[in-house]
Amino acid sequence: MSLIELVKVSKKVKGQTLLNEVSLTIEGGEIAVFEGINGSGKTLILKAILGLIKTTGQVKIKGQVLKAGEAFPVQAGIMIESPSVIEEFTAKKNLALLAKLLPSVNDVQINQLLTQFELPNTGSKRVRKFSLGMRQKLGIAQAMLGVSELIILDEPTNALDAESVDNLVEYIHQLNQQGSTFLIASYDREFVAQVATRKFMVKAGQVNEA
Ligand SMILES: Nc1ncnc2c1ncn2[C@@H]1O[C@H](COP(=O)(O)OP(=O)(O)OP(=O)(O)O)[C@@H](O)[C@H]1O
Repeated sequence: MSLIELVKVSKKVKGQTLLNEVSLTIEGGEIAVFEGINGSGKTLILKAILGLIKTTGQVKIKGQVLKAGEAFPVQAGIMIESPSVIEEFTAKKNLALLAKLLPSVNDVQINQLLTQFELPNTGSKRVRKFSLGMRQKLGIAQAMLGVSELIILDEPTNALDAESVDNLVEYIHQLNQQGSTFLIASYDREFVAQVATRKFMVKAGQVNEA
């Protein structure tokens, strides 16, 4: 059974078709990337898969039709649009707070993530004083905390320097080997070439496998 199945998923707003009968399947273990220009519908597809927007058609997770108001059926780590962080906390405190909501996350994993994303040297600095790239790394670390079955990253390389992108690529592969399936929206071709096991082209709300 596929981890994710979309059957003719459409989204219309005020007569405008934003997603147009999107049908696709994604198996567990894949690193599926949605590519496409700005405004093509990449973020909307991620939101539709998570049940964060109302759509027509069906979204199935492990064969179970996603219904409004019901809990998402698998543990998912999510970074969509700007990272949600508490500005007055440090990077470590933000991760520790989130860890309380997840099963079996310990200090070791938090420290490993801080090191992987070069955040330990932010020490006692509060997030409100972080640069754009530092915020982005914290958002990614939050999504990767707990090694969720599904990890969703929207434009993860935004604001990252080349070395940080390399670290991200390495960590995505590491977690994928530990069993995480990734859904990623990105227009960064170099990054996509390094991570994607499947590619989907998004164009004006339509999705085709590339
Ligand atoms: N709530 C909404 N109401 C009306 N239009 C919307 C809404 N959300 C998104 N859109 C429109 O849907 C289209 C697709 O948006 P989406 O955010 O999915 O693009 P994207 O491919 O992720 O773009 P980017 O690369 O810029 O992040 C855009 O034209 C956007 O303006």
